[in-house]
Amino acid sequence: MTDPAPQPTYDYDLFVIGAGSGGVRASRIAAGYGARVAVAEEYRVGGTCVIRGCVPKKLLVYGSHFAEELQDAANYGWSVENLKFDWATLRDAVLRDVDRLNAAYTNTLDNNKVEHFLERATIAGPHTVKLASGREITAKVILVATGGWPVMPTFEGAEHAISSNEVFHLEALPKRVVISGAGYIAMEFAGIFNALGCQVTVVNRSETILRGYDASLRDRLLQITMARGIQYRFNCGIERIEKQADGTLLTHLKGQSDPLPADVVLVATGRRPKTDGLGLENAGIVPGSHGEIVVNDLAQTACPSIYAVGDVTNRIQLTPVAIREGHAFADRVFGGKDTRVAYDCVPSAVFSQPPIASVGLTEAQAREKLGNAVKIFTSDFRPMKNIFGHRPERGLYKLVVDAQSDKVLGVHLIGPEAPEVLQGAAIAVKAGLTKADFDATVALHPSMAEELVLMR
Ligand SMILES: Cc1cc2nc3c(=O)[nH]c(=O)nc-3n(C[C@H](O)[C@H](O)[C@H](O)COP(=O)(O)OP(=O)(O)OC[C@H]3O[C@@H](n4cnc5c(N)ncnc54)[C@H](O)[C@@H]3O)c2cc1C
Ligand SMILES: NC(=O)c1ccc[n+]([C@@H]2O[C@H](COP(=O)([O-])OP(=O)(O)OC[C@H]3O[C@@H](n4cnc5c(N)ncnc54)[C@H](O)[C@@H]3O)[C@@H](O)[C@H]2O)c1
Repeated sequence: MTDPAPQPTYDYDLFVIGAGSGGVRASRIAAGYGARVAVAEEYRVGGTCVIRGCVPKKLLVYGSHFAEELQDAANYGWSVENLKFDWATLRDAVLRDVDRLNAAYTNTLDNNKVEHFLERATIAGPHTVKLASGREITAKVILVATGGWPVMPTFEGAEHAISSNEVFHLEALPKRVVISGAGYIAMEFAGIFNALGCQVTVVNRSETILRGYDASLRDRLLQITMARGIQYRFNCGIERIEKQADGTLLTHLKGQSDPLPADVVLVATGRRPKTDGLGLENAGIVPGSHGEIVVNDLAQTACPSIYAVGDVTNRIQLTPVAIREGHAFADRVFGGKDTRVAYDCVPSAVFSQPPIASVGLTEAQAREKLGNAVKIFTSDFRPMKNIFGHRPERGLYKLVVDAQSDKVLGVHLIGPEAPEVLQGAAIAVKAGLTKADFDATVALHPSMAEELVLMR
């Protein structure tokens, strides 16, 4: 009898590159199953969402929203005098909260006995990572969860523009902001700066804002934000940015003779998977055309010992998706469970002012799929809050229903607190409930959410 071949020994069972939403979740769940886990993070534990994404952004949305609340306060009998806004106070409070969360995420790793290296890591081979310090570490499995990075333009003077990475650290509140792009980040920061009293111009290459959302909601947002004073330059792009002697910027637009003066130019034209210089070639992994890591249903790359989750795979760039992918990976590879991520019915929201929230098929998508067998129900209403606040702005709720099965295929909302209203409705769509189920539900009055069950 011959001795069995010796099993290779590795420093860790799992080495995760990137301690963001997906990486932290995968690390702690795998460690919970008894795996020996280490993670490398080149910037700050917590990743984009916590450090320079969802969380600080939402706090700025809250902070800027006080402008509207304080304006309305007089109608409710409050006299609020000597109103002042101080950007530095809000900015620093937000950054302190980011520090708190950074510490909380680091504690989570410690409490789960996940070793962390605060340095950049690259792939040196199918089972080997190399830290910036030069140390090489081996692992049975490597998980790439390096997220994405803002795409920055290359026109003359582009170095004077900032991305969402820098926007949380501005020295002072700009008087005039030019925003390039009309996607999530552009529309959220247009809302924040507009509410804080800045003059905002959105420059977009097409006439479409928030591509992918239901057209009626996009139109409503455009209408409301224009009435609130946000200006749009459509079908054009930035040609160059010229820095003036006084430090301000002149934004020259392609084909337009009137450059836009600005104190800040924010570029928000999408994010690219962060794979540059990652050493994928050392494991035989060829990135996709957008730099993404291509994975199969099990999050496995072309190299069987290397997996990838989250934004680096360029599927749905949302925190809850990255978290689910990280969790499912750990369940499958270290927990013996065949957990899968369902990509249908992923709810999403744009924290514009007013916000948009959506789940399932838009009207256009449903018509493309089902032709005429689609029923649309809408409620175009003026929220009580807006009537009392003398605001003409109207909310719009839309249900997209399969005319044959009566199933609600999509729910699309714009109006105050729309994201809070949507999450519950997303459960109904995911569960395959019908319009009759919505109708059979008694309204909760008075609320905006009751419109969901009152559309006939
Ligand atoms: C301004 C903004 C607002 C957003 N708002 C929302 C929102 O409201 N809701 C929502 O769901 N999503 C939002 N997102 C998207 C969300 O932040 C991402 O989808 C999510 O963070 C992706 O998680 P991830 O784990 O894939 O990557 P990340 O969270 O980006 O984590 C990747 C980590 O890897 C690190 N890293 C990269 N390369 C290396 C390397 N070679 N070595 C070591 N470490 C490395 C990075 O520093 C980072 O910490 C927002 C994004 C932005 C930019
Ligand atoms: N509330 C949220 O959930 C939230 C908030 C912010 C960001 N995010 C995530 O982060 C991702 C990145 O956000 P984003 O706003 O940067 O991207 P986006 O994809 O939402 O929008 C990109 C915008 O830039 C424009 N654009 C793209 N390429 C261009 C080019 N070469 N020149 C000029 N314009 C161009 C597009 O037309 C679009 O208007 C989003 O896709 C989203 O998944 C989510």
